[in-house]
Order: sequence, then C-alpha cells, then structure tokens
Amino acid sequence: MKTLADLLAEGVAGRRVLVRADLNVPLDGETITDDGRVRASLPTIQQLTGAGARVVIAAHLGRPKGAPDPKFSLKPVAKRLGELLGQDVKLAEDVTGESAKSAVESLRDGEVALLENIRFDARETSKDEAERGALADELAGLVTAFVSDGFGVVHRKQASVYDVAKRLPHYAGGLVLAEVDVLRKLTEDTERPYVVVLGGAKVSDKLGVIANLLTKVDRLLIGGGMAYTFLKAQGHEVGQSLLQEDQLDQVSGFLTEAEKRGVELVLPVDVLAATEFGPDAPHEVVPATGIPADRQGLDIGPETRELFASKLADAKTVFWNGPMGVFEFEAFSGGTRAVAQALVDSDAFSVVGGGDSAAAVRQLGLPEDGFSHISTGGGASLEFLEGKELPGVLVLED
Ligand SMILES: Nc1ncnc2c1ncn2[C@@H]1O[C@H](COP(=O)(O)OP(=O)(O)O)[C@@H](O)[C@H]1O
Ligand SMILES: O=C(OP(=O)(O)O)[C@H](O)COP(=O)(O)O
Repeated sequence: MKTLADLLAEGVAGRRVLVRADLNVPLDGETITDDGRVRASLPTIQQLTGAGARVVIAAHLGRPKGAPDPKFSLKPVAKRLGELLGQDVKLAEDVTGESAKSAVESLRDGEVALLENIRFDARETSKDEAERGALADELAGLVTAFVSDGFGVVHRKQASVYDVAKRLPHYAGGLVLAEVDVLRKLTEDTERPYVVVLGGAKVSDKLGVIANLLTKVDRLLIGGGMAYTFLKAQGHEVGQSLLQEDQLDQVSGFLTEAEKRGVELVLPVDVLAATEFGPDAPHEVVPATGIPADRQGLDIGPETRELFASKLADAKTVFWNGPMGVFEFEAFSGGTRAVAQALVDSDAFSVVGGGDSAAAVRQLGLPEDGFSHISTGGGASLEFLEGKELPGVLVLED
C-alpha cells in the first residue's frame, strides 16, 4: 500500500491532491460542539500544504438525502479548519460543479479548498457502481492524486472513499494508517477478558457487527439506543424508545448464540424513562423490563451504571462505541459518564471509537489520556474488529 510518505517523496509541489477526510462533526445549529475530527485531519493536510500541494478536500456531514440542504453545509467546518490551519479554506458551493472547479483552479501552492458536503450528490452513496463511478470520474478530473485519510468512513463503499481510489494514484493518509495500527493491537494477542461496549443511535448499522463480535469477545455490554431492540426481543415493553423492529429476529438469534458460546451479554437492568425527547424532559428510573408505553429510555439507570462498571473492572481489553444515553442533554449524560469513568479507572487496553463517543469523553471532561486510544471512527472500528475487510482500505492495496 502506498502512503502519504510515498506521495511526498514523489514531490507534490504545484500538484492538485484530493484528500478524503472525515469532518463529520457534531453541530448545535452552526456551532461545532466538538472539533476532534477536524483536528485529527490536520497533520495530513499540513504535510501536503507544507510541501506545496494544492489540497482539495472531500468530506461529508451527517446524512442529507442526496441533495443540497443548508442544515448539512460544511460552512462551519471550513471556518474551523481555516482557523486551525491558520489560513483561509475556500468552501466550494457545490461538489463537482462550476463553484468546485473554479475553487480548485484558483488554488495556489500550499492552499486548501473544501468541496461542499459530498453527500449533497446522491451518487456518493449510490448502490449502483456506475452512478458512483460517474461522480468519482468528476472528482478525479479535479486532481492528480488521492489521499485517503477519512478513517471514520473507510467502511463505506462510497464514491469519494472507494471508487475515486480506482481512478487516481492513491495513498493512505497518516490518520488511516495510525488508526489501523492501533486497532490491529486489539485483534492480535488480545488480553482477556475482552469486553466490547456498544451503544449509540446507529442501531441498524451496528447490530450487523454483533454476530462476528460474539466469536471474539468474552463480554458484550449493550446500552444506549442499541439496548431496546434487545429488551424487546426478550419480550419486554420498550415504549417509545429507539427500536429496530425489523431486526428483532436477528437480535433474538444473538441472545441464543451468546448463551451457546458462553459470551456474557449484559443488558441494562434499569433506564431513565422520559416523557419526550428533550433536555428538560420529565423522567424517572424504571426497571428495564417495564418501560411505560408512553415513555422512552434516554439513558441507562444507576443500577446499570454500577453493573457495567463492575463488568469493566477486571477487563484487560476494552473497545467502546456509542454513548449510553443522550449525553448531549445533561440530565441523560450520567450513564455515558459512568462507563467513561470506569474505563479511565481500569488498567485495560482501552479504545473509544466514534464521532459522538469521542466527543462525549471530551465534553464530559474526562481525561483523554485515561484511554489508550480515542479513535475517530465508530462503525469503521467495529467493522475492523469484527474482521471485515474495509472497502476504503482494501482499495488502497490495489
Ligand atoms: N437511548 C437513546 N435514545 C436515543 N438516542 C440515543 C440514546 N442513547 C444514545 N443516543 C444517541 O446516540 C448518538 C450517537 O450514536 P452513534 O452515532 O451510533 O455513536 P458514535 O458517533 O460514537 O459512533 C448520540 O447523539 C446520542 O444522543
Ligand atoms: O460518524 C461517522 O461514523 P460513526 O458514528 O460510526 O463514528 C462517520 O462520519 C461515518 O458516517 P456514516 O455512518 O453516516 O457513514
């Protein structure tokens, strides 16, 4: 696999280079609430600009529906990136249209342009290879080399991650290399007990990794929005909580499989059940086996926090993805704080992954050096750990 170092050795002065970065940051309106992913993208960009490259960045924000939507504009990201780089970052108003072309053409050596949210173009996430290919052709037409540095998105077979690499000389960026390096440590000579903690809201995506994880871990702790599909599969009422109704059968299968394999699958025993989704929603602690029909679980309860902490106390290796509750609201941040604190207190090799999980650790004021590694990718890390080939990494090996 060629790397950024190889590209720099070839010489990039005056060359237009496309960098796929993961700049998918949490926003409150137009305010970035955690700029960790922007910061993590800096070294690769700076090495390129420092060597005189004309850097064109492709990135996504959230999940717009394949058309421009001001709510998902990268404008705040361009501003923050510019502040951190100490130089202006020109934001194109489109992905590969007239604005993008003129932004790229006007770049001078060492300058940076950011294309507007790549997911404003429906072809980016299309299942149809020809459609993705057409967008990748347009991206490739803007530059002469491609650096893949968006680790958080390498599990996606998308035009700016996968297809574009097939059309240009391609190089792995420093962030992708560093992340894969650390995660490999989790899979090789794993010290046991090996515990994986799963939560968050991307339930459908992340349920998919469990079948393979069950063959690797000793314990699986499930909280956050993930937990309710498990509780429902056990026959409990989950009220208005996040639920993946169409995956109930699959989840029942995980429960049986875990038992068969002797994997301890630990679910919440109590939750904070709220009357609505909001920072000031009235709520109370209820048993996880009896969430009232008109309530939704927005955090794990105090007994569960203790239970999870006890299951982490003797762990030697831990991977955690997905907040235990809606940590963005103070009232529902206690579960996430408790799990984070348990990791800080343990001497396990501990990795936290995911945009929101990493943001939670920082926002809740936990020491970053209390973890062995804070990864920028949640889904990407999980797919790596389950042993799946990541399309965005595999394509760099060709
Ligand atoms: N019980 C819950 N109900 C609804 N949303 C939840 C719940 N628990 C956690 N979340 C939300 O999950 C989101 C993060 O999920 P996800 O994107 O899967 O994590 P990451 O970005 O770390 O991979 C957060 O915005 C958080 O508010
Ligand atoms: O936030 C991300 O992933 P994560 O929440 O699993 O860490 C990445 O930017 C990928 O986004 P996606 O899950 O919408 O493809």
